[in-house]
Amino acid sequence: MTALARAIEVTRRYGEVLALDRVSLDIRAGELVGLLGPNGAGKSTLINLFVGLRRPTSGTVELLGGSPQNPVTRRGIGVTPQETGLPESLRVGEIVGFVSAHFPEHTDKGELLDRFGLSDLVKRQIGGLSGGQKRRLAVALAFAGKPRMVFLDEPTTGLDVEARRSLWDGVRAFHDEGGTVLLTSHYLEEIEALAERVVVVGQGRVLADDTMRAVRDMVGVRRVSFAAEVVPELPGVLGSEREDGRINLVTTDPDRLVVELVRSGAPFSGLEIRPTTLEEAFLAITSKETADV
Ligand SMILES: Nc1ncnc2c1ncn2[C@@H]1O[C@H](COP(=O)(O)OP(=O)(O)OP(=O)(O)O)[C@@H](O)[C@H]1O
Repeated sequence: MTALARAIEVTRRYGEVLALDRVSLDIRAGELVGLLGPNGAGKSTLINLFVGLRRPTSGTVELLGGSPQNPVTRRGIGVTPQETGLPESLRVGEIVGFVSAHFPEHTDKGELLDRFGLSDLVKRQIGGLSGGQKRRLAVALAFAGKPRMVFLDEPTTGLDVEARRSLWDGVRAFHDEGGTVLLTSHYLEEIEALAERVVVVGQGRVLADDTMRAVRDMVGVRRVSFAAEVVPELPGVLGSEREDGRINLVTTDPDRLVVELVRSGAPFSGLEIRPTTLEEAFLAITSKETADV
């Protein structure tokens, strides 16, 4: 399958901040990929590199087989950034016409508005739309130029459940017709509803790149934490680290791990078991730093 967007060993710095650290990623034709990660993980930076808004500090970014800096290449994509500002005095129908006119081919206006639940608002001025309606319009505009690929950065932030579902339907319809999508989200639920492949990013690195099912299984991991000098070999430990005199073990089976810990007879205190966030789970599992436990 052809890669429509490609990052090869891409690093991006903003002064002292290392936003992306040697990221390699291929988005192939027809894929719907979810980019999941906490605030500051580097998701928007990656999207901005793919769509040519920024350049990498090192490494290579390719878009539709060419350079994202080339405006002709960019005609083949649609983008909704995290924040958008649309002219308040234009009507919904007018802005769709205006954006569409920039592309050699465009999606039928009625069909586009219908897809994103905006048909009743065609004559409404943008200034008179609710926040959720504006967001849906901003996302719909990414599809106006019959793109081969769309990039959606946090498309449903601020939307209520119904508006979110309507937007998801629009994205799915595009994908069902063969369109390629890369979207970012903080919400596992959103990625789960749409994407088959999920790329988890944290601290500028790709922590996991797998099917939704595999990532979901990883989310079930727990952190077993206690204070101890030495820890015996224990079963089912996916990752471990030592922090302030405590040992943190990541496992899918905390009950068994605790039973084996007690059985081992090794002294310990302050036992805690808690769920991990997605980022914690992946950072722990992929951490090179296994500490001397
Ligand atoms: N223009 C900039 N100048 C300085 N630092 C920046 C700039 N843009 C991003 N950063 C930093 O780069 C890192 C990655 O930011 P980025 O916006 O890509 O993350 P994100 O995963 O999209 O986060 P969010 O979910 O909050 O949007 C953060 O530490 C951020 O503060």
